[in-house]
Amino acid sequence: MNEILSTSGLKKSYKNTHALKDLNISVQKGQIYGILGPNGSGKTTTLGILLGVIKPDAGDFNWFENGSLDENRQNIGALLETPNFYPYLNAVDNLKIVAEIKSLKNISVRIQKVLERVDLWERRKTKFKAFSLGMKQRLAIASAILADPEVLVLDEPTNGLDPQGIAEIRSLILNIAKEGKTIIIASHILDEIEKMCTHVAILKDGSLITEGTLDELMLQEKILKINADNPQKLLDCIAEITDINLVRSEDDGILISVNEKTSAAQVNQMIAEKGIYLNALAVHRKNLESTFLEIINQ
Ligand SMILES: Nc1ncnc2c1ncn2[C@@H]1O[C@H](COP(=O)(O)OP(=O)(O)OP(=O)(O)O)[C@@H](O)[C@H]1O
Repeated sequence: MNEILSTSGLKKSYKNTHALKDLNISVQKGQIYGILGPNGSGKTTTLGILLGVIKPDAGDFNWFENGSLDENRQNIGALLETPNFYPYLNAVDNLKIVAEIKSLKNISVRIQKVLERVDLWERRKTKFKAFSLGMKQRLAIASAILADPEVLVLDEPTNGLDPQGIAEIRSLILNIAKEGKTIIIASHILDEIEKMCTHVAILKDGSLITEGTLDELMLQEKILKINADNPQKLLDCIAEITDINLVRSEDDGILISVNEKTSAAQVNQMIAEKGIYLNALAVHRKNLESTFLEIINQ
């Protein structure tokens, strides 16, 4: 079994808002699948539907190639929002309640294992209310993996955390993925998705704009930074060359995009043929942010 999740034509509206319009995605085993989109693009609605909390108006979804959610529930760990643990209970006692709700066996062994996993075993006797936000989030992940699910679904897992907390959650997620688990993670933080995910779906206004591996999304074109003694003349010249697109002007040069197969030497030649000689030309690594901004501005 390789397909962990597929959706087909998922739709959801709230009065006049089309939160989700015809969503089709597919997640394979072992992927860290990022659902990326600006605020209001439909990420939480998508996860809510996949976890059975929100009912879609139309469409279907299929977990583990065997259908409806209920029979698969134990195999999906979820973190949808900052969880409500009991403030006056410690980490172990909070997880005992979760284990009982989920009718799990070998509770003590499981709890020790997950608390060690999220680096909270030393703090197991600390009351939840005394935890930092990062520790609370780690306890939530411990709770989500308590039943040892095949898939972990996370909605904005680093929201509100400081840089150290973000780094801890990121390395925890990457380590869980290394154990062969599949992770689906919604975020509006590009850097987050870029550092963690193997695959990305970009949503805008409830529609899937693009889906693919990080490399596929980032390497469709190459970004170069160029300059000349007269930047204005260079800008005019670029406007005349159809194979070169202007990305933006910066203080120290002009960012252009060209087809991935176009070499820097070819770019130099195209511009020289117009009588302009470059005094700088460097490949500017494209990151997900530039891809994302280009895609959502289309
Ligand atoms: N219960 C609701 N009632 C009315 N409108 C809603 C409701 N839930 C979501 N929406 C609207 O549906 C759209 C998609 O919302 P959703 O929360 O899924 O987006 P999101 O990408 O998760 O955004 P964010 O990053 O802000 O959480 C938004 O326009 C939102 O205002």
